[in-house]
Amino acid sequence: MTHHHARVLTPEEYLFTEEPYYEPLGEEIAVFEAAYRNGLPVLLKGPTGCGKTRFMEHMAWRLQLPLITVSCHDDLTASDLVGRFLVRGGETIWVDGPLARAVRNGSICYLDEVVEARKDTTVVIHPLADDRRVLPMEKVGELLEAPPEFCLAMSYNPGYQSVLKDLKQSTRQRFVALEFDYPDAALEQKIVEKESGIDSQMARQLVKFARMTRNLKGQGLDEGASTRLLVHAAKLMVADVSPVIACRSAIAQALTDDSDMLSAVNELSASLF
Ligand SMILES: Nc1ncnc2c1ncn2[C@@H]1O[C@H](COP(=O)(O)OP(=O)(O)OP(=O)(O)O)[C@@H](O)[C@H]1O
Repeated sequence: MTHHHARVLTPEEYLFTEEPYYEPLGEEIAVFEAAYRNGLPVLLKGPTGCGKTRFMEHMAWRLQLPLITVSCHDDLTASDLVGRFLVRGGETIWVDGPLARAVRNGSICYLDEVVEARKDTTVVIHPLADDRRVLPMEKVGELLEAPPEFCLAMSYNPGYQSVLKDLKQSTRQRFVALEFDYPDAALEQKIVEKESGIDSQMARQLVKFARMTRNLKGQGLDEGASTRLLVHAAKLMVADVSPVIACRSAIAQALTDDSDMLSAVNELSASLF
């Protein structure tokens, strides 16, 4: 196994003691550090499975800050982030949400897929995401001031945007934006090898396959195979699953339910393996 770091469990806080493996795509590490030193929040833009979460884990390790990840969904309310009163043993107590905890402790709060969250959640982010750096906790009548260590980051997949689910200008214009995409072929091959332990020949073929599926984007596929899916297929292959079956299970079936698209994608992998 090449996994030498723990995965962040929502919304648990995690301090990385070992370096999470991350291959930079460009200047994102330096830009993130500069934004962090200036108290500026960061927006990670890019398709699914291209390394955004891994980048955050790596930055948390670099800055030696605990990371709190919140996977946003359409039921996520402001209270889920800020906190709420709970009754425990007949007593009413206040329990901080993950965002309040991150602000109090000076951690990184990473809001994954933030467009999925309800509109009222973005309202609580705004005062934290500009130079006030405060979290209004209306229910307890408290205004939490963020210490310099606190860092706000969120991710966003521009490919899925629609009129209903798009970041408001007033939100996005508060963030330093970093663009992520699938790495070039040589780098992606290296990542697949490191993450799975597969040999370079097979890794090269997998990357070729991924790039073929990415060309089908918009022609029946919503999205091509991500780096994540290549790593999955490679892990199956290392565990002695045949390449064609590995590609079918880890990649083709993960991409689509459409039977015509499935046979097209399976034909591509059969031509390579
Ligand atoms: N630059 C990279 N360095 C190291 N590993 C990477 C890199 N990019 C992708 N990976 C691999 O791809 C997997 C998926 O990446 P990650 O979980 O960071 O995706 P993501 O962009 O956060 O996706 P989502 O938006 O769906 O959450 C990682 O677990 C890792 O194995």
